[in-house]
Amino acid sequence: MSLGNGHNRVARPIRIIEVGPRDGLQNEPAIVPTSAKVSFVNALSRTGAAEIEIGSFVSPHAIPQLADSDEVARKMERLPGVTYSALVPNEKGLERARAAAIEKIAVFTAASETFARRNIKCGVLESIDRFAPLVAEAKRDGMTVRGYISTATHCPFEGAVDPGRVIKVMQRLLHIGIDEISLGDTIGKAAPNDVRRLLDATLPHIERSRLSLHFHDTYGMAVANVLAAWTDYGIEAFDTAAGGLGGCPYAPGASGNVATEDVVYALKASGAILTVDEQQVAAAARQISRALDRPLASRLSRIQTDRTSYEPVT
Ligand SMILES: CC(C)(COP(=O)([O-])OP(=O)([O-])OC[C@H]1O[C@@H](n2cnc3c(N)ncnc32)[C@H](O)[C@@H]1OP(=O)([O-])[O-])[C@@H](O)C(=O)NCCC(=O)NCCSC(=O)C[C@@](C)(O)CC(=O)[O-]
Repeated sequence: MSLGNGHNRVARPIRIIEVGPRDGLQNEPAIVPTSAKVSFVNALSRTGAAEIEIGSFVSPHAIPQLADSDEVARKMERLPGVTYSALVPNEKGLERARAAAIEKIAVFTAASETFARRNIKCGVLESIDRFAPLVAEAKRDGMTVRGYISTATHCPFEGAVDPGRVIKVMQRLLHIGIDEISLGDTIGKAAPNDVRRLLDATLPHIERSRLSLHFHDTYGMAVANVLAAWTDYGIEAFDTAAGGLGGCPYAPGASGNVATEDVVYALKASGAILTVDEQQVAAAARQISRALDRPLASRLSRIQTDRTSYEPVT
C-alpha cells in the first residue's frame, strides 16, 4: 500500500511500548507500594507488549514516586520476548540501571529550552553533551538506548514548537549513537494536522523503524493522532500507558498518556496487526486502579465484560 508521503507500507506488527509503570506512575499524588508496581509489571508482561518501561533511575528528590525502581526491577518477572527498559538521566542512573540488569535505557531531553531546564535542569544542547559519554558507555555494555524528545509539538511554557527544532535535536541525538527516538506531545495538545506537520518534517531525517510517537490525551486527540500516524505515515511504534495513566510533574495541565487498551482496540479495528491483547491490558489497568484507589481514564478499562475485544469480521 502506498502512503500519502510516498512510503510503501509492509504490513508489520505495531510495537507497543508500555510506559504505564514509569510515565503512568511518576505523577501520581500517592506513592504506590512496590508490591503493587511489581504485580502491575507482571500483568503487563502477559499482555503481548513488546517493551515495558518499568521505572526511572532519576533523582528521588525529583520523582519520589519511582524511587523504588531498583527494587521493582529486582522483583519483577522477566518474560522472554519482552524488553524491560527504564529512564536514565545521568551516570548515577546508568549505574543503577546496570545493577538492576536493565537491557535498554532511555535518556530524555526536549525540543524547547524552558521545558528542558525545568525537567532536567539544563539546556537542550547541554543535555545532549552530557548524554554522549553515557550513551557510549551504555552501548559498550550492550544496552539499547532510546532518546525522548519532549515538547515535540507544543511546550507548556513556550507554546507551539517549530518542527525544525525537533529535527535539530533529533539529529544530534542520532549523532551521539541513540538507537531510537520517541517524539512526545508532552502536554497532549497536538491534533492530527500537527502530527502530519511533525512527520512531514522529521521522517526525511530518520528511518521510520527507529521512530516512536508518544501522545498524551489532554484534548482527547491522542487516539486520532495514533491513527493518523499509522494510516498516513506507516508509523509502527507507539508509547502508551495502561488505563491512560500518566503525566509529567514538569508539564502543568497535561493529562495522562493515551491508554494502551484504547489504542490497541482502535488500531485493530482499523486493520493493523498487533500482538497485544486489549482485554489483558484493561485487566492490568483495573488492577493498578485498585492500588491507586481511583478510576482510570481509558474507555476499555471501565467496561467489565470481555465482549469488547476487537475481533475482525471474517
Ligand atoms: C536531571 C537530574 C538528575 C538533575 O538533578 P540535579 O538536582 O541537578 O542533580 P544533582 O546531580 O545535583 O543531584 C541532586 C541530588 O539528586 C541525586 N541524584 C541525581 N541523580 C540521581 C540518580 N540518577 N539516581 C539517584 N539519585 C540521583 C544526587 O545524588 C543528589 O542527592 P543529594 O546528595 O542531594 O541527596 C534531576 O533533575 C532528575 O533526576 N530529574 C528527573 C526528571 C524526570 O524524571 N522527569 C520526568 C520524566 S520526563 C517525562 O516524563 C517526559 C516523557 C519522557 O515522558 C516524554 C513526554 O511526555 O514528553
